[in-house]
Amino acid sequence: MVLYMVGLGLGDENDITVKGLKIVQQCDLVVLEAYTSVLGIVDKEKLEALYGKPIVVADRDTVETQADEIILQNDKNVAFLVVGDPLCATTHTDLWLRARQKGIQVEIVHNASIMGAAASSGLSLYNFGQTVSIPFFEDNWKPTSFVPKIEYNLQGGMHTLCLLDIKVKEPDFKAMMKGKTEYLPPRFMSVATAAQQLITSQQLLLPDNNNNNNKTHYGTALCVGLARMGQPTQQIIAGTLEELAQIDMGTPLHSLIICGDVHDLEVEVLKEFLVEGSKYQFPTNNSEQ
Ligand SMILES: C[S@@+](CC[C@H](N)C(=O)[O-])C[C@H]1O[C@@H](n2cnc3c(N)ncnc32)[C@H](O)[C@@H]1O
Repeated sequence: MVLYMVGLGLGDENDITVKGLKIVQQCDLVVLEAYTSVLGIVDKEKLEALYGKPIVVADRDTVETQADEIILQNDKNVAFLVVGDPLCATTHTDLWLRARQKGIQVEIVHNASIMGAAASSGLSLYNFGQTVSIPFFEDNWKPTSFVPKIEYNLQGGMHTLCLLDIKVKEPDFKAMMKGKTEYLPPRFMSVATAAQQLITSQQLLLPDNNNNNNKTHYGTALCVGLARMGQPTQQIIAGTLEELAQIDMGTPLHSLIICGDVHDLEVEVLKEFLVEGSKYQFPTNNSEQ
């Protein structure tokens, strides 16, 4: 039997590939992973109508602790649906490994990912460095481990794609103290929050950010906010971190790019997305690609 990891793409239910749809329709069990992304404008019912069969929605707990009973079944063909691409910017390699260890054949059906959609900004995918994740800051917890990675990318002239935190099924500790099991409403980090957290991180970690070596300090870099990529309401806005921290880019999901060295062609496209009245000045003498 086979575990099919099927990418759903970034748009709506129609973004599944023909190959993916045919596989889903012949599978015995269809599981939708619902914690690393949200599918743009589609809901479970629409998917069920399209596939003609019921879907089991799996949260992080199901995938991480109950996969053996629910997903990794030796006697069934299972379609594990992932928004975007099943192996891009997600932790599903672990599921792939566990299936292989149980002797289950795994097949991947790729689809569009935020990692490719980032190119809609005009920035060449060839010029990106390590991708980072930015977690929500809490009152007493402000992790900044993404900062050295951004700085490393910048030193090499590379752009950084920042994926922004998603919190679903977050335990409500106040309710827990009263003996109740309740969850907080889902939270999706916006470009504005990410930009603000990056500014805060710089203040926390880079006290010398007034020196002249701007190349290694992302505070002066051009940044690009991406919202709902692949969907009809997709938005791309470029500006400084301070400018993006003031802009509401609407409903989730959002990502942020910190630009490294920008080449002539990239500049021409980025200018199209620059927020009106931006203080950002493009370099006048761009190097060759
Ligand atoms: C763990 S990654 C999952 C990526 C997904 N498997 C893919 O291949 O695109 C989730 C993060 O990607 C980003 N993201 C996913 N879809 C997006 C979209 N349509 N527009 C903007 N950002 C998106 C968000 O930052 C989100 O928190």
